[in-house]
Amino acid sequence: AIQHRLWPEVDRLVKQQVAMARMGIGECGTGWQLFAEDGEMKMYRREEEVDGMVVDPLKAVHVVKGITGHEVCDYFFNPKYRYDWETTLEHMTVLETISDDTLVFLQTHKRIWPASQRDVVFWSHMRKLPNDQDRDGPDIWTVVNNSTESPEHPANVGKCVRIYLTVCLLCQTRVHPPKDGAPITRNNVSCKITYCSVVNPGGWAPASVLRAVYKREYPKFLKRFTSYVINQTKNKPLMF
Ligand SMILES: CCCCCc1ccc(-c2ccc(S(=O)(=O)CCO)cc2)cc1[C@H]1C[C@H]1c1ccccn1
Repeated sequence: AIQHRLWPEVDRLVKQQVAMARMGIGECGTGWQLFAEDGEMKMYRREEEVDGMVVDPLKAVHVVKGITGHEVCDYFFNPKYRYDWETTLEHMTVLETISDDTLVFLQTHKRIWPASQRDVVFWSHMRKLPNDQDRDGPDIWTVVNNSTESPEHPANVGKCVRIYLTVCLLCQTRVHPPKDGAPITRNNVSCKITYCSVVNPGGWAPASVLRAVYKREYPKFLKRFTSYVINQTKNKPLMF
């Protein structure tokens, strides 16, 4: 396949982020605090500051019945669905279509008082990975989003403060075949979703405000996104 200008960075980040996402919380180093739990969803964060700014890494693990990893990643990656599930989004543009699995986005997010409004430019890459733990198991799917520069959209020129992020959505499908050899239905599949993110808020914002925003927005985001995928897929054939 022809390589594009971002390919070396994309390939390096994907390998690094997938390796980290596959590690259990115990292996990810110390300091992870469970800060939200709802049924199968568990959200952890580590309190970290860079230049006095809160950049708390977040790691969420969720198991959702009735959907596959390919479906979850497709609804997360594809721009045509984003306004349906990303509630904090004010505007989204695809700046560049690098390939069918690599896009560059510009997003402005709704202002969260008292902080100023934020925008972000990032490349987004979706990839299927072989399931090296369970050779004949379903493939693993991932989407990695990573901030990048855009000469046409320099940071902090307009009203928005530019944020910087690295996000990894890793999805492992599980099939529980029915006893009687019947065909696989949505009742026989589940998806283990691991969502990792590090968001640097760019300009300064009070640590208390940021941590309150993250505590509120991340659980809401993951629950709303997964419910959206369940609703969009329930009457559609399974996509592995
Ligand atoms: C003073 C607040 C400064 C930060 C505001 C802000 C901006 C972007 C983002 C963000 C941008 C992209 C992604 S994604 O996973 O790549 C999906 C594509 O949209 C995810 C989250 C987050 C937040 C923080 C609200 C917090 C928040 C947390 C989950 C959802 C929405 N908002």
